[in-house]
Amino acid sequence: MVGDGDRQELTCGGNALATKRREYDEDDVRVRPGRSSRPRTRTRPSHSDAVDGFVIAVDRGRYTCVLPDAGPDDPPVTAMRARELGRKSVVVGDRVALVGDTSGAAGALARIVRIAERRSVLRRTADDDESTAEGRLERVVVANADQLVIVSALADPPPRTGFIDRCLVAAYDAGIEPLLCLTKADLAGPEAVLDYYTELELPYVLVRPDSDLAALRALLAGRISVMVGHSGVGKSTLVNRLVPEAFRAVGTVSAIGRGRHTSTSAVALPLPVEPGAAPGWIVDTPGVRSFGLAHVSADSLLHGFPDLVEGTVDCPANCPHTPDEADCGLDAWVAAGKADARRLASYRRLLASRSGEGDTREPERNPGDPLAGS
Ligand SMILES: Nc1nc2c(ncn2[C@@H]2O[C@H](COP(=O)(O)OP(=O)(O)OP(=O)(O)O)[C@@H](O)[C@H]2O)c(=O)[nH]1
Ligand SMILES: [Zn+2]
Repeated sequence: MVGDGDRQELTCGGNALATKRREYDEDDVRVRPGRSSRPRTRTRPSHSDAVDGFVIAVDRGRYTCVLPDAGPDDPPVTAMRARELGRKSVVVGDRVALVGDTSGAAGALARIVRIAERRSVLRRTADDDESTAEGRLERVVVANADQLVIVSALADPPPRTGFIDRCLVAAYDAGIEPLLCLTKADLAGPEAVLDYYTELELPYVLVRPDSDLAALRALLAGRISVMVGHSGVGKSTLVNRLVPEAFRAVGTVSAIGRGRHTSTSAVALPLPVEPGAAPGWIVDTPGVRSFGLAHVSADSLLHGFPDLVEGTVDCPANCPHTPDEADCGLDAWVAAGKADARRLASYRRLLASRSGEGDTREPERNPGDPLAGS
């Protein structure tokens, strides 16, 4: 209990403090060293001289950044994190403030002192990562991406809608737009894949060896696009066609060129700027085999399946939407022809994989995919 005496003392103390502060100001005017100068040295430098940078690669605590006006021939800036960043991670796509030596000269090292607020965050749970003690670690793959380009071949290897569905969930969860990029259209038609996604109005482009890529370039212009795809789908072929050699050097030399393919989860490559168009970036993800979704809730997972969302309105509260939940509304929704049974099966497969029942390293084929097996 605080008595009147105590309260008086408190008020008294407050007044004393206020008086002291006023004296402080006068001290400042008289520039008296000692006590009054101490708070100033504790004040963090505001880094008003900092320059903007865009993180294009991350490797062993070194961040490769480009400055806004840099041309393809300008060397990138290598930076480290400043201590004041604390535990905040810096990832490819981050817009940062740089101080120190931002010349890009050999051996020069700048410091990242601020990270701008992220427009979007693409995450994955690294549940396929045996190198971590935790086994499952949520990782930010890319910051500030606008678009997830899901690269899938129409044949050789056959399309895997399970993988595409997983990517769609990751995109919706990150709040970025998906774009389906169907390669090897010279080998097979897109009908089966497009039929599976009829309800989604999913934007897509078809790519053949002789395509001029104009439609794809238009969709990439002025945006940060992350490319994901299984091995062999033609992702490297596509990136090489979109990004000329000279533009590729920057990120590749700093990150991939050191022969550490698997440890590098992402690298941003600049797209050539068409006359009158805004610049854009492709983020290649050589080390990302799939998107572990353990960090995504069952409800968020459903947002990757907009054709199923309405089917859950009659579900009991906290319905897990699993096949053994007798009252789940999704079975009736599909039985009534409102959605494709393959979509529900795919959703439930992803639900199961989240709780560790699935193996993300297995090719994620859904029944109905070519060569899907039984
Ligand atoms: N028929 C056909 N073949 C293609 C096309 N695009 C790429 N390929 C071939 O498919 C094979 C795999 O292409 P890559 O670009 O290496 O595939 P990737 O997805 O980068 O695979 P990784 O390098 O293993 O990640 C190569 O032999 C390419 O020449 C295409 O549009 N049509
Ligand atoms: Zn349900």
